Formats: sequence, structure tokens, C-alpha cells
Amino acid sequence: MLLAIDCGNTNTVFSIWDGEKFLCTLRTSTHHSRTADAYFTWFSTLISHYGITADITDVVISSTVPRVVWNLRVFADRFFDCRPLVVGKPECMLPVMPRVDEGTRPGPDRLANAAAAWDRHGGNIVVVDFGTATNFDVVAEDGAYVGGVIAPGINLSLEALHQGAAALPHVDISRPEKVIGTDTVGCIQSGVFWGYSGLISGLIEKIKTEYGQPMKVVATGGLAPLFEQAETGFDTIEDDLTMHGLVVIHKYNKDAGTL
Ligand SMILES: Nc1ncnc2c1ncn2[C@@H]1O[C@H](COP(=O)(O)OP(=O)(O)OP(=O)(O)O)[C@@H](O)[C@H]1O
Ligand SMILES: CC(C)(CO)[C@@H](O)C(=O)NCCC(=O)O
Ligand SMILES: [K+]
Repeated sequence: MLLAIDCGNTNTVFSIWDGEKFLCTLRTSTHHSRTADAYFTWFSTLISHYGITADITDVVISSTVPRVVWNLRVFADRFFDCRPLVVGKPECMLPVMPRVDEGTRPGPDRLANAAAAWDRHGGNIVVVDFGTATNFDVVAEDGAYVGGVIAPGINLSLEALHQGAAALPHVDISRPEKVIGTDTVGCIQSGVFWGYSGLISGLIEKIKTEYGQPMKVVATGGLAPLFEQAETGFDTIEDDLTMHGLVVIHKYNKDAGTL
């Protein structure tokens, strides 16, 4: 079985792929100092809680935080006796090579999103991924990742407002009915929710115009469902997109015989 690990700047997600479906999805916060033993204690406790018996033979990792990879490698080696495939490393092949400026290293989560979007929908796609950053990943007709947009994430924006302005409290994201807030919390919620709603639909429209061909829009990430599809222009919301991309990339390398 394959263990897919998607390590973001805020959270790290583990999913077990049995060849047909994900058996479980486990989430922890990202810390580069977490040891291989700590990962295993957490992982084995949770899978036994869910009654899963998983014979892990392969591990694939996407990490937007380079420092965590070392402990995850030790984790894979020590407990599953395997060398993980790390997306973005030269030895990890991609179904289609990205086309970006020389020297650019696209985030591995964006490469996974592109591989997943191409596998599920073919090319001419924009992925909107709501994580620490809100990123837009453009996938060309042939499946190549060709760039996109990186905007500050929603929770990051809320936190920055609270950190930077003495009178502004920490507020959780929610969808206010009205745009004109009548208390401080309502004003902040409106700024972030309706501000993002405009940012998303505006950027999708601009990307489509610049791209010049019809495109499908796939949204992913924890906060995607907060936005009405009609308001933003999402065609679908797929919460397992990045994980699916990791499975696709792993299969591609396995089939090529390099693993
Ligand atoms: N209504 C909500 N309000 C606040 N947070 C939410 C809400 N719904 C989901 N979340 C949070 O969204 C997060 C899931 O988002 P996702 O995994 O896509 O990105 P992330 O973990 O925040 O970022 P990254 O992948 O960059 O580490 C979870 O931490 C979850 O608690
Ligand atoms: C944009 C983030 C932070 C989103 O997780 C990640 O994909 C990343 O660190 N990217 C590197 C730069 C780039 O993608 O061009
Ligand atoms: K993510």
C-alpha cells in the first residue's frame, strides 16, 4: 500500500491508498522538528483507532517545507523500509514537465495538483487551492503546469490583520450576509470573505482572458466549500486533489520502473 504525505506550511496530511481508494486521511500541524518516532507514534495510534491494517510498501511526499523532508525520510526508512519518492526532487519524474521560467521551482503541491487535474479532467484547467497561500495553478492542454498566481491565504490574512492592528481581534472566517458590517467582527469578516470572493472571481476571469481558451476551474483545500460556486466560478470542488496527484505521480514513476 502507498502512504501519500502532503506537507503544507500549516498542516501535514497523511493518506493511505490501497490501489483503489484512500483508506483514511490523518492531519497534523507541520513542525520541522517532529521526529520520525513521533510521526510513527501518531500514525500508528490513529490507524489502529480506525481499525485499519495497512501494509505500507511505498511512500510519496510533497513538502512545501524543505526542512521536514529529512525526518519523513527517516520515518519511511525506519518503519516501512522504503525510500520515499519526493516530488520536486530531480529523481522524481512527472507525467508532463512544467513550463516555467528557468530556475523556478514550482511548489510540489502545485505539481501534484496539476498532475491530478490533468488525470481527472484533461488540460486547460485552473486549480484554486486554499491553503496557507491561496494559489491558482494553470494546467495547459498537454497537462503541463505553466504557472499561475500566489495570493496570501485566508487564515493568514485574518491573522495578519489581528497581529498588525491593535484594536482588531482574531476572527474566524465566515460568510457574512451583508457586505456593510455593523460591528468590528462583521467588518473584518466582510473584508476577508467578500474581498476573497472578489479576488477569486476576478482572478479567474483575468486568467481565462489571458489564457484565451475555455478553461475548467477546480477548487480544493479546506476553505473551498465556503465559497458559492456561482459567485466564484468554480466548476467543481475536489478536496482530495493534491493527494490524488501524489498517487498519479507515484504510479507514473512506478510504471517507468525507476522505483
Ligand atoms: N470554516 C473554517 N474556518 C477556519 N478554518 C477552517 C474552516 N474550514 C476549514 N478550516 C481549516 O482549513 C484547514 C484545511 O485546509 P488545507 O489543508 O487545505 O490547508 P492548510 O492546512 O490550512 O494549509 P497548507 O496545506 O498550506 O498547510 C484546516 O486546518 C481546517 O481547520
Ligand atoms: C505557494 C505555496 C506556498 C502553496 O503551498 C507552495 O506551492 C510553494 O511554496 N511554492 C513555491 C513557489 C512556486 O510555486 O512558484
Ligand atoms: K494544501
